[in-house]
Amino acid sequence: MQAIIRVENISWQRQGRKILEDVTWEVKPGEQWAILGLNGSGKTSLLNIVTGFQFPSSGYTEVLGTVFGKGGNIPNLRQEIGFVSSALKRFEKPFNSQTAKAIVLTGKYQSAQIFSFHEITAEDEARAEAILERLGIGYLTKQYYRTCSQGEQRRILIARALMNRPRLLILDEPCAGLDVKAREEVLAMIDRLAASETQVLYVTHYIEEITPAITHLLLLKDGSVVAQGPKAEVLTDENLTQTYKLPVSIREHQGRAYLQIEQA
Ligand SMILES: Nc1ncnc2c1ncn2[C@@H]1O[C@H](COP(=O)(O)OP(=O)(O)OP(=O)(O)O)[C@@H](O)[C@H]1O
Repeated sequence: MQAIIRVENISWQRQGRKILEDVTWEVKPGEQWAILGLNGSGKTSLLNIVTGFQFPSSGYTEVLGTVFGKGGNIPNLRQEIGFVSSALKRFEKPFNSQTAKAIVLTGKYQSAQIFSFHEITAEDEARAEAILERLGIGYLTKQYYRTCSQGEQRRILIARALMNRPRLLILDEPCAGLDVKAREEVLAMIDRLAASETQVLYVTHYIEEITPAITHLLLLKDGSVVAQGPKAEVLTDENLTQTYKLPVSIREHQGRAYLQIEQA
């Protein structure tokens, strides 16, 4: 079976510093992964490699059947990946003056807006509306982005990332900066997507954001893998203490894990 992501022994160095060191990791179809690590642990660097924005100094990378550096077409691959990250902040200004539906439509071309040379069919319009409905934000269809709450804006960006029927949806800290209620609304949406047919890769600092539909975890520390595999095996006090460089223990409540800081 073709892997969704396969990286073997990848390392990435910058200015003599190892940012990623000997990372080997495989995501199989149907596995829902989260990557967890502190600031600077290498999460975004790994995503940049997986999406072809950065080439590793060494190692093998294969994503959705595209082998990097072997004539694999990376722009085509990117069309198959939905991406929500802080990089979308650069689109905030043009997004502000568009409705939720118009923003979802921009997902077709992964652009900031629809230009005259873009083709938008009646089917695309219906699809954009259907995605918003399916995600429970149909009420925002005609609402301007700037008037939406931050939680609603994040959910619109996730809807946009689904426009192209991606084979992989990457969510890089999609809850950053949200209050507790907005975060829970975004997480509930992601959990429903991950529990359905959508292949999700979720990146975060916080174990509290690992919802029941996430099945596998990759823990990173200083560019190296602390542990990886099925959630139940990886989510241990010892692994998290290493990952967070702090003595911690895990509490579980209704299928979610919560972090407790222990006295050193
Ligand atoms: N282009 C670059 N040149 C030099 N150093 C870099 C570059 N990109 C990232 N780094 C360094 O690599 C380390 C890992 O950064 P990265 O952004 O991957 O971490 P992260 O886990 O995503 O952090 P955060 O949670 O804060 O987003 C950091 O120390 C960062 O300074």
